[in-house]
Amino acid sequence: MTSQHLTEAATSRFVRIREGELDLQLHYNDCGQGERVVVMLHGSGPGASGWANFNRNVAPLVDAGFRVILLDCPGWSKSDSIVCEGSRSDLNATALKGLLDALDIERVDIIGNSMGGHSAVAFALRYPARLGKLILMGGGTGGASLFTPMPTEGIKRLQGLYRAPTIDNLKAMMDIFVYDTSDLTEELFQARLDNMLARRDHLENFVKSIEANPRQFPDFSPRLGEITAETLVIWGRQDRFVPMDTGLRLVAGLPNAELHLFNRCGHWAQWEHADKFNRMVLDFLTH
Ligand SMILES: O=C(O)/C=C/C(=O)/C=C/C=C(\O)C(=O)O
Repeated sequence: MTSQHLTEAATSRFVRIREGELDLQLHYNDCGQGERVVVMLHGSGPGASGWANFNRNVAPLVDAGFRVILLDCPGWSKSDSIVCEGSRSDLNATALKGLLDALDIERVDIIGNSMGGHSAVAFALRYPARLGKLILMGGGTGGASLFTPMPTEGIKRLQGLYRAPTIDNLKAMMDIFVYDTSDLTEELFQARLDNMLARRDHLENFVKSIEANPRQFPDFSPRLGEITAETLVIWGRQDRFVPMDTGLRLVAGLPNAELHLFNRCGHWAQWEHADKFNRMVLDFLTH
């Protein structure tokens, strides 16, 4: 498959996983046929999915010969819904392990966005032999910020949107999601709203989850030194969801990490600065 044939519908797949306490149907997109596999893990916003988060980033990797798998985490998009009362980062890591076993894939590189970054770090700690390189973007660990009161304004708007999924609340969240809002079209808002409203069970279960455990994403700082994978940390300087000093904490703790900070960039570096982001990712993965 070349990138010409990359549509959501053409790459859409389902799989049943039974892993640990999880017995779930998961949805994923399977793109390209390379031997080397890159998994992309999306963020935790309402209506997020692998395809919604990474649609600007798949084609360059497929054209460079990678197989790219976009996992919809449990509780998002077309995957089964779930209430998570413990660590959602670990739950997603377990789901990814189940997916890789079901697809008979031994080792992957992971690109994680926000919650996807937290989940990628959980995967690195639990299944180090299954991981090649790690790219963490706007996420990687929970925990406090030195400079920004928690929850951040972005997370407050995100949780408000889960509780009241209206177009106005969606626009209020997206307004501080990116640095430059001029690229946010009515079409994008509508697609995101449709995704959200298609799965009210996901919205309700997310709210139940944060009521049961407000700290869905644990602080992995004390364990970062155990991760030997080569890691590229990418952050938006104006990220109003997960503040950039989280990125500094990551590079302080991860022994093989480097950091790139995009200026004029919010929480979605892979989308706002897609061309440069894609070049950096390819360079990092191939050298
Ligand atoms: O609370 C956290 O640390 C993580 C928050 C997120 O994962 C937010 C992500 C939002 C998106 O990436 C989205 O596409 O909605």
